[in-house]
This record gives sequence, C-alpha cells and structure tokens, in this order.
Amino acid sequence: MADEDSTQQRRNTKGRQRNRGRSGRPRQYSAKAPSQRQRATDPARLTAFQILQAVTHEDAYANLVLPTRIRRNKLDRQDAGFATELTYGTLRSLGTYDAILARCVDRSLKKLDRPVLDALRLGTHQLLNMRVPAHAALDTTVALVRDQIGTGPSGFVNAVLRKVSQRTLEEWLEELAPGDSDQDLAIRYAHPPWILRAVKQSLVTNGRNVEDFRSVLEANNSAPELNLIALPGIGDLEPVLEYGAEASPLAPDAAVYSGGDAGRIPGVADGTVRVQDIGSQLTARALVGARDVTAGEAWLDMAAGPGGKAAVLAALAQAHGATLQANDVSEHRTKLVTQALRVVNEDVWTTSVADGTALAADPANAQRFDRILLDAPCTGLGALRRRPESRWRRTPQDLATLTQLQSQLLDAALAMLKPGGLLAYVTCSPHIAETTLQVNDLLKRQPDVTLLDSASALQQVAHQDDDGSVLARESITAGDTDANTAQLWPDLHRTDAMFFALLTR
Ligand SMILES: C[S@@+](CC[C@H](N)C(=O)[O-])C[C@H]1O[C@@H](n2cnc3c(N)ncnc32)[C@H](O)[C@@H]1O
Repeated sequence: MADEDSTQQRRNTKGRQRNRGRSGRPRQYSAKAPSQRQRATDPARLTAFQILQAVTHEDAYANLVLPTRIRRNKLDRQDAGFATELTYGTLRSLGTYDAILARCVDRSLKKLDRPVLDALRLGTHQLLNMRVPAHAALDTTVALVRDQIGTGPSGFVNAVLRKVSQRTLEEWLEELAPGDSDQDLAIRYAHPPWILRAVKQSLVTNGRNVEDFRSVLEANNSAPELNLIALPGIGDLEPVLEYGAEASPLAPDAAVYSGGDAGRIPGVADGTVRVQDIGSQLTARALVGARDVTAGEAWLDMAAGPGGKAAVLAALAQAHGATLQANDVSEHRTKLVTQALRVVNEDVWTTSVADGTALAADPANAQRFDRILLDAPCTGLGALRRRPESRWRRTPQDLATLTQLQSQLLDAALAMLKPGGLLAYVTCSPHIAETTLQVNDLLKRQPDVTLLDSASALQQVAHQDDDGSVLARESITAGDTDANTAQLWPDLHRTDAMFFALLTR
C-alpha cells in the first residue's frame, strides 16, 4: 500500500510520473540553464557579483580581476561571456542604474549594505539592458542574495527589483533625465558630468561638432572588440586571420576579433602577437614612421609599463638597427615590459626602473636619445570602453596631480632628446588639460621646442588606398598642415581616444 501511495504521489494531475527531489516533494525548477541547476547560485552571476564587489569595495580593476575569477570559478565559454557582459555592462552604466534605484528605494543608496547595492545593480542591468527574461533576472538575483548575503535582504531586493522591472530603460530615462542639461545627459549616457563636459570641450578643440559627444559617449558604452598586432618583422598575422579575426581596415599587421578569449589566438601565448588597441599601435609606429631611421639610433620609452608600445618599438628597432631603452617607475610594470620584449633579440633592448625625471637628471642621459616616446600617466578617459569602472573612480582632482607630472616628464624627456630628435607625447585621454593645453604650455615654457605635423605622422603609418591614408586628416586634427596635434576617437576610428603630439627641438 505504501508503495502504491508513493507511486500515486509521483504522478501529477494528468497521470504522468513526476520527477521528485530527495525530500519527496516535487522538484522546483529554476530559471537557470541546465548546466547550472544543482548549484545554489549560477556560476556566471556569482562571478559577476564577486567581481563587482572587488571593484566597488577593494578598488580592484575589473579587467584584471575578471580573467582570474573566470578561471577560478571554472566557467565555460558561454558562462564566461555572460559574466563579462554582466560585469562590464553593470559597471559602465552604474550611474544610470543608481539613479533608477534611488527612485525605487525609500532611503539613500549610501545607507544600503554594499553587497545588497551591488546585487541590485546586477539585477537592474539584467532587467533593463540584457536579453534575460524578467522572471529569470529577478529569481536568480534574489537567489544570489539569499545564498551570498542572507534571507532578510532577499525580500528587500525582490521588492526593489519588481519596481525597477515596471518600466523599460527608455521609460526610466524619460522620467529621470528628460532634458539636455549636463546632469540629465550624464544620467542618460552614464558618464559623470565633468567627463561629459571634457568630451565636449575636446571635440570642439579638435575641430569636431560638439553634438558628436553623443556618439563618443555611446562608443564609450559599447563593448570593444579585441585589437591585435602581429609584431612587425616577428609575428605572423595570417594564422590570426585564419582563426577568425578580421584584418584591421586602419593599421598594418593589425586585426580585430570579436570572439572573446585572446589566449587561444595563434601567436598570443608566445608573445609574437599581442592584444593592443589599434590607436596605441599607430602612435608607436608614428614615432618611427615620421622620419627615416639611421642605423644605430638610440630610442627611449620613458614610461613603458606594461610594455604594449615598447614591444612595437623594440620590434621596429630590431628591423631598423636601432636600440631601445624601456623605462618605468614601477618595478612590477618593468617586469611586465621585460616579458613583453622577450620575443625581440636581447641586444636590441634594455629595461630600467626609474622615475623619468631622475633619468633626465643623470648627466649621461643629457641629449642622448634620437627618439623618445612619452606615453604619459593620465586619467585614461580615452579608454573608458575597456576600463568600465574608471569613469566613476576618476575625479577632477586627479587632473591637477597628473597634469603636473606630465609637464615634469615632458621637460625631462626634452632634456634627454638629441637636438633635432623626435619626441612623441601620447595620452590615452582626450582631456584638453592633458593634451592640447599641455602641449601649448610646453611650447610657451620652452621656446626652442617645435610642434611638428603630428596628424601626417599618424596618417602615414595607417593603411593607404588610392586616395592616400585611410585615416582622414579632418577626423584627427583641427590644426594647420605643418604644426598640429592629433586625436583619435572611439566613435570614428573604433580605437581608444589616443592623443598624439610629435615634437622636436
Ligand atoms: C599610460 S602608462 C604607459 C603604457 C605603455 N606605454 C604601454 O603602451 O603599455 C603610463 C606608465 O607611466 C608610468 N609612470 C608613472 N609615473 C612615472 C614616472 N614619474 N616616471 C616614469 N614612469 C612613470 C606608470 O607606471 C605607467 O606604467
């Protein structure tokens, strides 16, 4: 009889036999993917939650924590993609989501426990900006909170996210940011107002329409493709293209890949092919392409860590019979430079750990170098696509410290430059205080310094077609033909917003 009873219980109302859990109760199905059932919280969302916490609590960098967490949590390719999109998307739009959440929570967001706020942000991104069904976004976030924080907060999170889910993102924006004030635009495009103003100012300074700020901010909010370079004379682009990357329309030896995981791309593991923004590639090449190289030239990369541009310069130095000293103030970052340069013959390059200004104070370095790259420490506002948290972490106060350091490093670089030598001043920021104003100040401070045709130098190293360079001059400079600075843009060139000024004395 007992057996018959249990058999009865195992059948549903249509008489079909049901799955049962060990408890004897009918098993509850979750909104998780089949691979993720059995686990308390699905690994992709747990990974995103852990990264978000590391970034918001411990000042970690998402691009550094993400690969480690993905490996540690043993995510498969699909889950890794989901965790990346969830983490980066949430971090990029944090300002917008906090404005929405502030409407749905009856106290200041600052008063919420930080893990709870992070879970709400993740849930909001899934509800408003990902193709996750609303019930799955809600259920999985509530489950995550229950598992990772506790049952009490899970009810609160459920109630808040239900309010969030009552409108689409556009409806929320219509309500919260209907106008054209910087404050409204900052919410709509998820950029702090000071960065929004900096982008507008830079557009105008560089000869673009101020209204283009919308397309720049949208580009900052998009997921960047992976950019690659086969080191000139060392790497092989062909296998990279066969692997599925597309040849860059902009730069030689370069490719663009949207498939994720860089580690498996041929040449990346051995260092002959490197992941590097194509704008960065062009600035390093332009320092070399601007003028023929005489064998025996001495080059300096003054702030080289972690070695992206130094690797390109060293490869070109090898090809042209020059030598490169790659320097950085940080010992750790100099180790990364050494690793980056391992594929280039050892007699071509050396590394050093020194403050750039101290390097210049050494009499042996006075007027020593034929070409110097100063890729200066900067706010990084040109690389917001790839560093999703930096827009919320940087402050206008950082500018004061950085611009002072930049001008000291510029003076130091010029002291080490041979008369007639070339200095490339580069930043991954379009902020005019770090770029055009910095160069103008230098020209006033040191009247024997001359600004060269930076735009042409960049154009020359880009691909050429029947009409000349594919890098249109008017897209990168407002300056005249023989003395100008150049600015690349994520919306026009699909690169970071790299600034490039070529100088001589
Ligand atoms: C924008 S990063 C350089 C990126 C590098 N060129 C690349 O392409 O991989 C700026 C570098 O400047 C270094 N730095 C900061 N202050 C410095 C100083 N006073 N002297 C030399 N290097 C400095 C930082 O450690 C950092 O590695």
